[in-house]
Amino acid sequence: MRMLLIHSDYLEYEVKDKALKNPEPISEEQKKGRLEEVLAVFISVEKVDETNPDEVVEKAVNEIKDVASQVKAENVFVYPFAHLSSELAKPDIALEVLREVEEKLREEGFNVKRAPFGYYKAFKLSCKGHPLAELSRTIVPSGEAKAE
Ligand SMILES: NCC(=O)N[C@H]1[C@@H](O)[C@H](n2cnc3c(N)ncnc32)O[C@@H]1CO
Repeated sequence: MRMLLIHSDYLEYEVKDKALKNPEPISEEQKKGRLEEVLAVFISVEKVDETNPDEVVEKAVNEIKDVASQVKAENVFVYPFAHLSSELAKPDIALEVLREVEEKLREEGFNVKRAPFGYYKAFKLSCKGHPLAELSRTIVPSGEAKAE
């Protein structure tokens, strides 16, 4: 899994078109979303994650918790983003992983939104620009060497 974490004044998105034949079903309300004072987490779920999705979810949540506490963010935006890796996991696995990351963060007490999966979306982001505002993390299941 590859994550790009951007501490932002706000992140807002608007669904445009389907990017998959069968994107995640969404309500009218989910076609637009916005959070203020947010840790935006752009996530590419990778093929290697398919060997142990539960472990990758746990590691991702721990990394996000760690960054959120450093930047003092209580709002987290989980954003499916297929552009951080050339070895993507299958969509059904990726969606399941992202749903679990969202759920576990909520269980940890964060105010969490997740952008819809399988769509092209317009988005606006206002990065805060402090030294910890732009971070990336690479997560792999244990026992898997990560090719750089
Ligand atoms: N910017 C727009 C976009 O990325 N759209 C992506 C994601 O929403 C989602 N998606 C598919 N596979 C994955 C994956 N392995 N990891 C994360 N998202 C995925 O499906 C869309 C087309 O790839």
